[in-house]
Amino acid sequence: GLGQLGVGLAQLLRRQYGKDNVILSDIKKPQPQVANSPFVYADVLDYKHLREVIVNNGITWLVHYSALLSAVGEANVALARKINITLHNVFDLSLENCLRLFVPSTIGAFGPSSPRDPAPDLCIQRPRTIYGVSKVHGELMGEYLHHKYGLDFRCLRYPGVISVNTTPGGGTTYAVQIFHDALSTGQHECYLRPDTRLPMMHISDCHRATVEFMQTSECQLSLRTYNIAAMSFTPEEVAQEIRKHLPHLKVTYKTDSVRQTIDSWPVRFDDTNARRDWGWEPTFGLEKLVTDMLQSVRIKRTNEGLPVS
Ligand SMILES: NC(=O)C1=CN([C@@H]2O[C@H](COP(=O)(O)OP(=O)(O)OC[C@H]3O[C@@H](n4cnc5c(N)ncnc54)[C@H](O)[C@@H]3O)[C@@H](O)[C@H]2O)C=CC1
Ligand SMILES: CC(=O)[C@H](N)C(=O)O
Repeated sequence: GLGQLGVGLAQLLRRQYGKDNVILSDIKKPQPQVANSPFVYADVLDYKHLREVIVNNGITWLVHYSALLSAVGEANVALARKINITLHNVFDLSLENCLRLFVPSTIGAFGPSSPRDPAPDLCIQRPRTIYGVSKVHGELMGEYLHHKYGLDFRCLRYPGVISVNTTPGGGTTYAVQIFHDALSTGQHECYLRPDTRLPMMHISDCHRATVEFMQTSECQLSLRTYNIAAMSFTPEEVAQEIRKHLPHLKVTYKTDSVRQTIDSWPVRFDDTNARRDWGWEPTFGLEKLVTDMLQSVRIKRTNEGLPVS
């Protein structure tokens, strides 16, 4: 829970359900701002200890965020396979303890043979990264256990998520780093080609979608795995939008062959089913995202004593 997405989701859930009713867990030490709220050490590979945490704390909902993301996973396939597929622990414990279970998937769960513009919820999925393969495995296992044993499994396929916190794990993180570079050196070296179009989402839309989806009554769900969309852009387009605020921004392109394999990810998501079944609607488009990110990154860098131009 201490990665890019977990802390913010816990904050949103705590506002609705009370601070003590949401427990964050991870294998690393919590940041100071998290340290005053419930936190437990939990390694998802340790079945017995996970069971102890669930039983001792009367857990009812499990949000399973731990994973190795695309680029980090590709750099360490054995570890990605271990962490991302040991999701079985979480499935078994959810069934054993009648938990409801949310596990995110990703645009990376699609591959070169999938329809890309747009990618529907149900289509061919033959991803070519260990990250994508493990996420498809999670989607299918969760749906299987739902149909066979009634597990309340829920899964959203997130686009690349944009927030002030940069995480090194993903193929889409250029779209976070570019804001920091624009506000510091004014120069960004992008590891993707300028025309690589990908679905993206502001973190607040991602958190809100997750909570709204978790709160939807089961009878409204026609699927267990839904695409959610907000916007799609290329590195060149986001740079152009940033230049409306910071005209001096220079972007150079040095393609990284591993990350550029995300060429096979969808260009756009079709999220018609999420909109119809549980009322999903994004609030951030590219223009609003860029304005918000420049403001938030400026505040963060200033507070941390980092250079801001
Ligand atoms: N950030 C994004 O753009 C997207 C994220 N997602 C999914 O959302 C979820 C959360 O993503 P992020 O927060 O961005 O990931 P992240 O890489 O920032 O955080 C993952 C967390 O998992 C923890 N972890 C690693 N091994 C562990 C273990 N053995 N036991 C317990 N915790 C362990 C790490 O310490 C880290 O804090 C992931 O499942 C990811 O696939 C899906 C699509 C987009
Ligand atoms: C889209 C994702 O799942 C993530 N941001 C990544 O690039 O790996």
